[in-house]
This record gives sequence, structure tokens and C-alpha cells, in this order.
Amino acid sequence: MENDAQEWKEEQLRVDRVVGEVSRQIAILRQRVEGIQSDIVDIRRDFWEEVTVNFEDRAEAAETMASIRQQAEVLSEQERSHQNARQQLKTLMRLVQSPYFGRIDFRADGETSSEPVYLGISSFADSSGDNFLVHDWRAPISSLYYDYVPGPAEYTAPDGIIQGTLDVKRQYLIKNSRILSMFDTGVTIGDELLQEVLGQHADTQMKSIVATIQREQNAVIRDTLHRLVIVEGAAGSGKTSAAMQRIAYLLYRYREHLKANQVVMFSPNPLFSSYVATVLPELGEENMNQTTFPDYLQGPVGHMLSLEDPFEQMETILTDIDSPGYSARIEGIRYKAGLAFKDLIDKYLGWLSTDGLIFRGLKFRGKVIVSGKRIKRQFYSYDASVSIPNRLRFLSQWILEELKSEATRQKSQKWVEEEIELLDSDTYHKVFTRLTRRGQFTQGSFEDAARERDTLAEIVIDKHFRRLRKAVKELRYVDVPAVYRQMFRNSEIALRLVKKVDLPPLWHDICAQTVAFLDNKRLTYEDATPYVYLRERLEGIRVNNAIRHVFIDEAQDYSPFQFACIKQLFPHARLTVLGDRNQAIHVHASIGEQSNAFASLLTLYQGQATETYRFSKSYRSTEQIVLFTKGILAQGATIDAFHREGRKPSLVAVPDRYELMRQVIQRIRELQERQHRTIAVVCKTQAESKEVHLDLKAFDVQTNLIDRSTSRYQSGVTVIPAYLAKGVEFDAVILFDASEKEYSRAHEQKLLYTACTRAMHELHVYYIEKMSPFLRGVSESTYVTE
Ligand SMILES: Nc1ncnc2c1ncn2[C@@H]1O[C@H](COP(=O)(O)OP(=O)(O)OP(=O)(O)O)[C@@H](O)[C@H]1O
Repeated sequence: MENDAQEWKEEQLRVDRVVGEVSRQIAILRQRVEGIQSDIVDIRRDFWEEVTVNFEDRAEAAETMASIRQQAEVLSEQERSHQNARQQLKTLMRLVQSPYFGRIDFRADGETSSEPVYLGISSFADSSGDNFLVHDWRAPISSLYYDYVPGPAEYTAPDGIIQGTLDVKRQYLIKNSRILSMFDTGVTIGDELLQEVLGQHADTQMKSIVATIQREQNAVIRDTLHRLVIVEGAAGSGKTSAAMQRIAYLLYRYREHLKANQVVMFSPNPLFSSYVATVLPELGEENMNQTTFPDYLQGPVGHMLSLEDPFEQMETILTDIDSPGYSARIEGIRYKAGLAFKDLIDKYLGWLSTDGLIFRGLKFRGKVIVSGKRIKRQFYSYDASVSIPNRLRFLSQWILEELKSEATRQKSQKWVEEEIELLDSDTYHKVFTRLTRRGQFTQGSFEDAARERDTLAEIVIDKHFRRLRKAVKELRYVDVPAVYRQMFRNSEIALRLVKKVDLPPLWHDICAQTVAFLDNKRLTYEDATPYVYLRERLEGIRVNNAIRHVFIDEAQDYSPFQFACIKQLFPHARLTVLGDRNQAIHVHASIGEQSNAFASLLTLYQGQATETYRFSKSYRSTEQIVLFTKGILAQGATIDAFHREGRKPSLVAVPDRYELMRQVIQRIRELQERQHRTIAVVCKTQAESKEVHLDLKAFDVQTNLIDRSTSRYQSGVTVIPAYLAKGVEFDAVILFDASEKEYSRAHEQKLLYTACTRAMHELHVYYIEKMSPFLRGVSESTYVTE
């Protein structure tokens, strides 16, 4: 078919026709945009001329406000149209370059001929609006392109399933309005096109994959049946890509009801967030919200405690191995991630319902005015069958009444007198006007002065008590850090609530460690979720009802406890969770079924629709790299490579660090000569990355150092700690030091795997003296040694 010149010519003619029509519509739209733009400028300039301003009396003021509102509405309507038109224009500009990427000729049963349907990133009709020259890749019929090879096929239309025959399935690579390649696909879709796409250089921004979505990915993208969609897949199998196209699909399918700001994605770090941020705009959609779980936690943790970053925790775990208390910390991290600890907190909450809550007293001018003890007595005087959050509501009312009485008492105090003296003339004037308006001034009598003093005292007192009232309304009198600490301060409390066997063996040490952190006003990352959970259960859960879809990428790094919290936080949302258990780099996720995030997910929405999809084919790396990286994992990992040839990875022993540096530099030069645009030197920790970055600089190798606050990476040479490289990819990866010393503990196996699987085209692994035990299992046939 590639040789069929006539066919090619006809297809190019059609491209020309469509491009011509797109160009025409661009010209019309441009004029419209300019028109709206100048209208907006006019409205802004004449805004106040169109409004009749008159505040003379109440009726006039209301009319003035209504006229301002009306004018503002006209303006924002125009701004909205402008925004829409510009968005449309952007999409058309993309279509003019590459109007479509696929074609399907489908004959529904009972019909004798098929009309070709062309697929692109957006639908496009001729100026009559009746003839679709391009169909959106998300339209129901487009599904055929991703799901079938020529032959019998079906798709789900709004009215039901349509069966028929797919006669032609064709792919195009069109750039600058020219067809560069064209294939009729046979067995699997997109092999040729996919080869071409995957063979390109890595980008510093993720690309959309609409032209080559694979069948298993399409199933995930279009799943609208399930409340919880779980995608487990190998490194590079397209989980994140599928997630991004799924968001685009949902925004299209539910465009009347779903807006991008009702979708949130939890990403592993800011670097990843910016890496994926271009996909939706590229598809003509607005971006969803993105956050990281630690960012979300920061709000409810508040400012009383300083929250440890997960990467700080990671750095400690990877570097402080010899410090005393290390084992207790690891055991604590694992325990606090699990549902057993959640159960302990639930039981603790049961106890708190009858005793044990800790309250801060309220102080005013250095004196306690409502003591913590009184607050506690009052709290426990309420009916115990009422929930804690509701009792706190009553309690706040009670405290506010107490404050009112205290305020009245304070009115006659000397300090009030002194502050009245210091009030500015404006305040005096305001009081005078207020009293006059109320008719409370009798002109010059003795009562006038008393009334004025009284009102001024109220102003002074109010200024001081406002802060206290706010604190009460925000429940700041509940000492959550102390309540959380109490669970650990007395390690016997837990023993009264749960069986000893349900607590970790080092429980006493864990308790001592947790208390020590809290006493330093620090909250470790493993304590953050349980702390927030406890706080929310005490104060009332602050749910987010606006979000309809929650996406969690790199889900293997979440704990069962965190999933439970997310479910609680977004009660009406659907969840899409993507991950790879072989990339579970956090300690809590590396051992034990209890800590296995995916296992816990299956019970999250009991009885409600949950579907699990598995991706086993890796698209990112060459076949040679996949074969090598697979060997790092324990036996039994089902990972297939997409057939793409490349160099065998190298596994190189060096005697010392000096030689290591020398060879790494040489390798970088070689990779640069081979035109690789993104080259990563992946280290184990931030500390090591910093050193390597400095050393390379000393040898005149320009590199970018990535740390946890980096939100963008550039092309060139990047030095990055392995745990921050999650989700991103590079043309070539140099694994700095995969020696036994660096990678031998259970959770380091997955870290090593994660690091190596970032490579698209080349992978070079170095180690000093002894290689990591995880590399010993790799078949020698999969690598070279120099
Ligand atoms: N259907 C596809 N067509 C073209 N490219 C694809 C396809 N699926 C995946 N890719 C490419 O493979 C690479 C890996 O994809 P992605 O990052 O989505 O995988 P992942 O499963 O999230 O990986 P990891 O778990 O390692 O972070 C990306 O470059 C992506 O563009």
C-alpha cells in the first residue's frame, strides 16, 4: 500500500482540502477573536460611562449596584467568548499542521458500503456544520480504531451496540500538512507508527499518545462503568499516558457536566507535575488540578507542627542506616502505614469519647480566662452518644458565651481606659456619628459621655476578643498534637485498646521516638496521615464534594491508610489509581501484604464497582533494556518488551570512585556524540547527587541538579536522585554506583529497578568493586561489560 502512488496522491489531496477548509475557518475565527477583543477593550474603557452612579439613598444605591453588576456580566460574557474562541483557534492551528492521524472504513450490518471516518485530536466540520471532515478520537465510533483490526467489529453508540465490519484501518503521520507516512494496519495497531514515535528522542515534557493508543490502554481510557479503576502495569507501559488521555476522554464525554477543575491528580513530586502538564492543553483541553499528597496534608496538619517531607524521610532511611533507633523508625513507618494502626486510632477515638481529650485553656492578657480543665469538664458533661465533632460544636458555643461574660467584666478595667485614650480621631468620629444616628446623643449631657465611653470600650474589647473568638471557631482550643502524643506517651494506652500481637515488636521504642519528634514540634511523614485522620475524626471531616474524579499516579507509594483518607476526603469522586508494585520505593510498601497498597484497594469500595487492568508491555525502553531491567526483579515478573532494537545495556565494574567519575565523564561525551538529548546520571540519594554534580562541574561537564523542589528539567545532562526520577524518562541513563554497598536492602531493589527503567534508548550501569546482589540475577547475555 505504501507504494500505491495513486492512493497516496488522493489522500494528500484530501489533506489539502481539509487543511484549506481549516485555514478558511482560522481566518474567520481570527477576525472574530479580534472583534471580541476590541469589544472588551471598549467595555473596559467605557465601563463607568455605562453605569449611572448614585448613592444618594438606598434605592439609588441598589440601582447603581444592579447596573454595575449588569455591566460586569456583559464584560465577563465577552471574556468567556474570547477565551473559547482562542481555545478553538489553538485547536484549529494544530489541525492545520496535522488534521488527522487515522482512518477507519466501517460498514454497519445491513449496509452495503462504508464511509471513511478520519480521526484527529478534535472534530472538525465544514462550514455548513453538517459534514464532519475529522472525528474526535474520543467519539464513540473512534473506538473501533483502537480496538479492532480489519474484520468483524463493534462499538458502543449512545443508542446501543453497533455491529459490522471494519474494512480499512489506516494510519498517517502528517506534519506541516504533508503526509510523511501512511500504513494500512494489520495485526496490531500502530506497530509502524509506534516504532517511529518510540524511536524518537525523549522529551522534557510528556506527549499525548492519541494516535497510537493500544487496545489495553483504550479499555482504561474509556471505562466509565467503574467507581474505582485500578491500573497495575510495568515500568513504561503507559499508565501515566493512559491516565492523561482518560482525563481528556472524560472531559469530552461529560463535557456538559464535568469541568477540568473537578478532576484532581495526585502526583509524586513537582517535577512530575510539570512533566505531564502539557498533555491536556496539547489535546485542546484545560489542565486538571494537580497536587501532591504531602501538599494536601500540609493544610490539615496546620502550622503547630513542622511536617517532614517524604523525600526527607527517604533520605534518612537511605543514609542513616547506622544510627540508633533506625530499626524502630523502619518498623514504625511500616506499622503507621497500615490499617492496623487506623484500627488502633479508631479504638482510641472510642476511648476519647468518654475520657482523655486534651484542651488548651484560653488566655487573655497573660491570664487564663477559661481553663483547659473547665473546657474538658464541660465537654464530658454532654451526652456521650453525641459524636465528638458535634459535642465540640456545642462546646464552642459555650466557650463563646464565656468569652462574652469575660468581655463584659473586662470593660471596666483600667487598661481599657488607657487604650481608649489612644484611639484615633476617626474612631471617635465614627462613634459620635453612630450614636447620633441611633438618637442616643442628647447633646452635652452627662449620659452622653458615659454612652460614648461605653461604645469606645466595646470597640477596644472587640478588637482584642476577635482573635480569641476566631480561635474558638477554628477549634484551636483542642490540643490535637497533645491528643496524638498521648497515644504514644503512655505506651500502655495502646495495650489497653488492642492485643499485644497486633502491635509491632518495637512498640515501646516507636512510642519513645514519636514523642521525641513531637516534643520538638516535628511530625514525621509516617505520622502525618494518621495525625490528619485523628484530627478530622475529632473536628469533623472536611470533605471535598466538588471533585468528581481523583487520579492517583505512582500509587504503589501510597499506604492503605492514605487510600482510606483519600476515600474519606472525596466521598463523591470516582478513583483511577495507577501504579507498579515493582517500583514501590517507600519502606512501608516494600514488605508485607498488610502494607500492599493494591491489596488494600480491592476492599476500599466494598460491593461497589472496581475493575483492575494490567499492562505488561513496556513501551518506553528498547527490548534490550527491558530484558536487562526485568532481571533486576525477583523471578516471575511478567513484563514484555515492545519490539524496538537498541544497544545492549552495559554493566561496568570500576575499582574506585575516581575511576568511576572518569568513566562516567567519558560515557557522557560518547552519549552526546550520539546525539542523545536528555542524559541522566541517576544517583541513589540527594547527597550523592550533589557530590556528583560538583565533581562533574569540576571537569567542565555542564549538568542540571534536580532536588525535591525542582519543578522542571531541561534537556542536556541531569543529575538526579533515583526516587525523584519517578515517572519521567531520559534518552540515556547512567546509573552512577550500583554496588553492593548502595543497593542491597529489600526496598533498594525496587529503587534500582525504578532508576534503570527511566532509560529509553541506552542504559549504562556502573559499580565500585562488588555489584549489587540484585544485579547478580541478571542474565549475562543481556549486557556488555565495558
Ligand atoms: N500507546 C502508546 N503510544 C505511544 N507511546 C506510548 C504509548 N504508551 C506509552 N507510550 C510511551 O511510553 C513511555 C512510557 O509511558 P508512561 O510514562 O505513560 O508509562 P508508565 O507506565 O507511567 O511508566 P512508569 O511507571 O515507569 O512511570 C512514554 O514515552 C509514552 O509516551
